[in-house]
Amino acid sequence: MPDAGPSPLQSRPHDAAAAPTGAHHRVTGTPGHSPDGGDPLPRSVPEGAAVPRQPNQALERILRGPSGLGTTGLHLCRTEEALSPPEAGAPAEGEPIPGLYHHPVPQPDPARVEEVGRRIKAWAVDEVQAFPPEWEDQFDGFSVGRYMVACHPDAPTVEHVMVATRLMVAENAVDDCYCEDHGGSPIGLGSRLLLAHTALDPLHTTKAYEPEWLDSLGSDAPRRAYRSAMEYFDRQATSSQTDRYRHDMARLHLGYLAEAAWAETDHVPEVWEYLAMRQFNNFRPCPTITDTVGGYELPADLHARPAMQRVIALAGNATTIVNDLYSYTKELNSPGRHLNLPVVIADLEGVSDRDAYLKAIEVHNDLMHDFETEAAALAAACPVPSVLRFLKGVAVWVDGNHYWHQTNTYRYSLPDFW
Ligand SMILES: CC(C)=CCC/C(C)=C(\C)COP(=O)(O)OP(=O)(O)O
Ligand SMILES: [Mg+2]
Repeated sequence: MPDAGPSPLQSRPHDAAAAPTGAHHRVTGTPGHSPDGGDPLPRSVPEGAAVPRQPNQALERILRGPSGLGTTGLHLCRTEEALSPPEAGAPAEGEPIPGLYHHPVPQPDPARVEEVGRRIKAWAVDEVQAFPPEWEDQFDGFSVGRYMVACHPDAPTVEHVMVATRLMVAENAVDDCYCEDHGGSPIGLGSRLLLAHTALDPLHTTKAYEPEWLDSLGSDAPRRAYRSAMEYFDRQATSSQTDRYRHDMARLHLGYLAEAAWAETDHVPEVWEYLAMRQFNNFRPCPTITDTVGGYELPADLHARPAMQRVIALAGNATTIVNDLYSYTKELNSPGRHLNLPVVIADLEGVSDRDAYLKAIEVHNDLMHDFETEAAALAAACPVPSVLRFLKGVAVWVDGNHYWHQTNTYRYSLPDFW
């Protein structure tokens, strides 16, 4: 398999481009490579922008990565601050939401983006038949290669990025085909999700019933995609990372079910209830595989610590409210009422659509600040290299997720509120 480009992140000779062989490649703890091996980009705060909080020392450490013998590979590019100027008028296409607290990311390596894009299309079409030909434009417009390369700049090989990319496509196939506007419906969703979940968390049953279950895993695109993506993930991950992922996916499915239950009766939850649902119907399963994709492991006992769980939840919530904000117009234009944070705030708090949207930006910004504060505190309290690298990986995922939403003008456009 030719590997594209001269980037230091490119695949090594052993990079497994082909389908898994059955051999288990476990993580080794080897640090990945930095995109540039250097310090974060210089600070750039546009004139007139709100002055950001000063990161404290521990946070700076997360942003820069740990120091000391053997840690140079843990450095990732992360700009420390940039807020778009709210007074600049309506943002142009592809610009960030004015006033949204975020960190710009360096352009993802184009050669790697292209190679991931090529491999993921081959997987989606040839291995799992993830979408019919008429959805090809939407698949391409999703730009999943750009998304995942931006979110995982420390992945040591293209194949490590592919582990995340297949899961991302599979997760979206389930959301689109079971829950949303590609044939989805709240009716019967519980049954569909549970059966699809067995592609991630296998059924252990008697010999008599097993063949029917195995057949079911090939019976629709979401299950084919889940099953295959999980097989690849399992080959790269340790047992506890696989278990972590299954748990996060169960959380996700629980969130889908609450959203569906409200949709069935056209119920608008309280704002805090909406936020609780969105903590589960959430990007969380994506940043929490950052160590597997980076080729190392955050040990299970460190992952399970309450402080780490809080950091992960805050990061997941911030990334998901980013989606609510960037997908606001798409969801307004979709059939039926699609709940997102601005819609719920407008409905429940009796404010204009614009004020509700601006309030949702504030909620997002508070979540981001809390995430960064808690991550800094945890880094200071537990300066173990795998913890520091994981916190940094989650932070970089948050930034890459924002970048993808901001720049995916095929999928998203901003409301006319400025
Ligand atoms: C990739 C992944 C784990 C997704 C799970 C939940 C999900 C689909 C989102 C957080 C995105 O939200 P939404 O369904 O509103 O997506 P779009 O706005 O349609 O892009
Ligand atoms: Mg959305």
